[in-house]
Amino acid sequence: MSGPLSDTGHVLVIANPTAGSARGPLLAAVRDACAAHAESELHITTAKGDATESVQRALAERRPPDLVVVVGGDGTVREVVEGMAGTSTATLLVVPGGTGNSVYRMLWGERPWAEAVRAVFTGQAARRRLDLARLAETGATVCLGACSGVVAEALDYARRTPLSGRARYAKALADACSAHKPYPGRVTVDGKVLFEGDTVLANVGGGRYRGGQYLLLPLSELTDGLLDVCVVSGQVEPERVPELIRSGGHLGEPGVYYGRGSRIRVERTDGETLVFEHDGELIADTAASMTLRVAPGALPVWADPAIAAGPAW
Ligand SMILES: Nc1ncnc2c1ncn2[C@@H]1O[C@H](COP(=O)(O)OP(=O)(O)OP(=O)(O)O)[C@@H](O)[C@H]1O
Repeated sequence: MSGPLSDTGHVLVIANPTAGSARGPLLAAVRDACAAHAESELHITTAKGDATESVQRALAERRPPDLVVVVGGDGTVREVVEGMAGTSTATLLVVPGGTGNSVYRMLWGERPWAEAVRAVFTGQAARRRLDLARLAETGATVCLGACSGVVAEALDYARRTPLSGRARYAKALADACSAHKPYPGRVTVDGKVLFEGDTVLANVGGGRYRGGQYLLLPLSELTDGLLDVCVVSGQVEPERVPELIRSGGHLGEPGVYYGRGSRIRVERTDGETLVFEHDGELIADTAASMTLRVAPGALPVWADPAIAAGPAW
């Protein structure tokens, strides 16, 4: 555990009011919870990309924040992380205000957000340097993880379902799995081929959970300086995928491959473009291959000490 955030600390709360569950009362409650301990400023985003610019601007000020609190889902967290990456003056606290909220679950499990805020201000939280990744083809910072195949395809189905919360992704993944045709692919870890053949998905991270509920990378350590990758091959019936990955039980299945390394390349081998997402956002201009490189310990974050093992700093 690390010491509490100083009483004289300065907090920037950045909230996306369009994220799945970031309604007005939540935003006000988070601001008030922070203001009870430190000088706090609330910035409500006005458009996609605003969170990155706002945090960069705040960090460049004469009195930058010590704590950046993001209220939103995984896409908003990624935008804030993009603005913070490479700085070490502020630490990030995530408050779940989105749909899947996988980054929050990765750092705090199922604890209510108010407990997380209290833990930071009372010295009960752990400050960790989280590993991130960079996507070589776009230069983007990846926080939660990236996935090809059926998980990326599910994002399109999610847009069309009226459900909210995790149920939205559960329905979207089930629909995507029923329609899925495995693609010819290859996954390379630090220059060595982990798998080549028909592929249902190749997930790289980062975060253990996707869609807030699928334990795709159960072995991932958040601060080990490496990326994990899991490939579900076409040997696994796509319709079985949601049930298998919900519990992490896919790891024992024939046709599932798991690796760990610094540089992971996910390819489609028939020349077609790869369907690919990271942090819950589909990439529009994908090539036939996407490469992730680890950025070890690139982001200072607050986390539950029991969840994010690793050296305090
Ligand atoms: N004010 C805004 N207006 C419109 N879009 C915004 C605004 N602020 C942020 N965004 C965009 O909203 C998108 C969705 O937000 P986010 O991913 O946080 O929520 P979600 O999809 O409900 O949650 P999750 O990713 O956890 O499932 C992000 O890509 C972000 O860039």
